[in-house]
Amino acid sequence: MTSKLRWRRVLVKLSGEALMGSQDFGIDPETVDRVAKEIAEAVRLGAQVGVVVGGGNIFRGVAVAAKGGNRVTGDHLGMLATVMNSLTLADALRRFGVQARVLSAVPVPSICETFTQRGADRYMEDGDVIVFAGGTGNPFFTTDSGAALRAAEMRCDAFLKGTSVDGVYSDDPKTNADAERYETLTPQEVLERDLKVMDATAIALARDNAIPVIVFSIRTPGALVDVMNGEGRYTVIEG
Ligand SMILES: Nc1ncnc2c1ncn2[C@@H]1O[C@H](COP(=O)(O)OP(=O)(O)O)[C@@H](O)[C@H]1O
Ligand SMILES: O=c1ccn([C@@H]2O[C@H](COP(=O)(O)OP(=O)(O)O)[C@@H](O)[C@H]2O)c(=O)[nH]1
Repeated sequence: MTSKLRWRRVLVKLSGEALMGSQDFGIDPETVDRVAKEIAEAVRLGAQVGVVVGGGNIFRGVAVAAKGGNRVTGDHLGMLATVMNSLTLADALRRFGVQARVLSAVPVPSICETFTQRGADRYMEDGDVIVFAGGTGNPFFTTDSGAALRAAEMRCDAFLKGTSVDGVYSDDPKTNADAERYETLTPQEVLERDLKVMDATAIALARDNAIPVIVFSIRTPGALVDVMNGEGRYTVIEG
């Protein structure tokens, strides 16, 4: 059953914080299960799904640099954090009957496969869910940029950014209660207005490859499947 789906092949980006649930750090198993169940439902509806998970619930390179530490080492740790989150999510997906594979941009061959575009494409055609770990594999990048890169490489129809807010606002809604929410924006508007929901590299990559970015709250139960069906609450960045 694929008729209702708005997009067939999608890249779902989950911030590391999305896996924390109500905790201050790390991984909340109940939250991971809920998210995995929603991804499994999207697969049952006929979607081909790639997932990129962040690592901010465990480690961020900039936090190391801010304390005078080595940024590159900090980013290496951040990328390893994304591997931990990816392994956890893939296990949960398997529990919900999905064939999930972790492909890492940072080679850790005794733990998971290393990413290659051709290998990932084959798996996705088979209907497997790919969890892309390790971001871009390079320091000074983010997992949002890694997600935009994978979305382009995998020729995804949309980049679904599941975060803790329900769209893009005129300012950070967590710190400005008067911020106004947008239904649609162009990538140029996001860049010109310096809207900080995603980094500029990620927005520019999605724009240059004509991939729409959908920002929605992964904290809202059922939101992912709603978005896949073109329903629910989200901001579309395209044009
Ligand atoms: N203009 C904006 N619209 C929406 N969210 C924004 C905006 N500016 C900043 N943000 C913040 O960006 C965050 C989303 O980024 P994300 O990468 O998912 O989270 P994090 O980096 O905290 O893991 C939201 O939690 C929100 O607080
Ligand atoms: O291509 C990448 C992706 C991630 N990171 C590191 O991994 C951390 C976690 O990723 P991110 O902050 O994007 O996670 P999220 O905010 O989505 O949880 C970052 O802070 C960086 O230190 C990196 O160095 N290169």
